Amino acid sequence: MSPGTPQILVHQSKDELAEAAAARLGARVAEAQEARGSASVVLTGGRNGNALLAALAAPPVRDAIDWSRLDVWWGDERFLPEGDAERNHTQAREALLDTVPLDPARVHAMAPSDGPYGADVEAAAEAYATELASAARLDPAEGPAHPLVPAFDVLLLGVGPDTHVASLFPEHPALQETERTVVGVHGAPKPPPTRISLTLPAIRAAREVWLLAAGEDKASAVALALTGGGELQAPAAAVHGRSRTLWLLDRAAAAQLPEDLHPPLS
Ligand SMILES: O=C1O[C@H](COP(=O)(O)O)[C@@H](O)[C@H](O)[C@H]1O
Repeated sequence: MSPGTPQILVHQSKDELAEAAAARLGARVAEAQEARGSASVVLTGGRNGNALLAALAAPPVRDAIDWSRLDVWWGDERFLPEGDAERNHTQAREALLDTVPLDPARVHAMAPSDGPYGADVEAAAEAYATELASAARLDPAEGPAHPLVPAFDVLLLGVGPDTHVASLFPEHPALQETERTVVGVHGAPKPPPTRISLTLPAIRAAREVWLLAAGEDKASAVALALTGGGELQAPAAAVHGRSRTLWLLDRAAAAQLPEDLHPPLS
């Protein structure tokens, strides 16, 4: 199976999805730490991403991870003031980050709109690109990676009802970026309109990309992305990992998949 070929797992409910994804992520992080000394994970915002983080905060998964050797990055951020309840960073802190012994130097938040770059979202995006580049290490044994992006172990993505991933929305210019690794997003159709997002080339540098979707409002997006939706029309169809692309769904989100794509319940 080529790494870009999506693997699909369907769980009974959104809670089971969150718990299974958290257990899987804990195992993957532990394996990476064992193999390479440390691990890196890219977080997503949104309901399923936050449910996964809350599940990670509970034992036994929480205790299986060496939090001091984990780098945490974000796939996108809503460009709002520090501490705003709608910031993905604020929500991740509440769900998990403030409850585990992470090394603060390894928590790589995107800048808020009242941070060092003020309201200049382009400058904030560029600063994040610089931070990514300074953490990038090319390992020749690993095959093609991106020279300006760390080889993330797992990059998590929620899938919006319109098929957006990170802050890459259908038909939006940010989706067509081929050079930069991080961009400022203007005029997003989902509030807030100003955001920061990893681009497709940065997302595709991850070893594993996991897409999370639960609920019936995601069913048509999931079906479109997995049954030949074009990359511009369906951003979720455009992402893949270098070694694995995994779709983690609940039954409701998988409901419109054709039978041949619908695996037995996990
Ligand atoms: O705004 C965002 O939404 C998406 C999807 O969120 P969901 O609540 O519909 O699952 C999320 O992946 C993204 O990180 C976030 O900024």
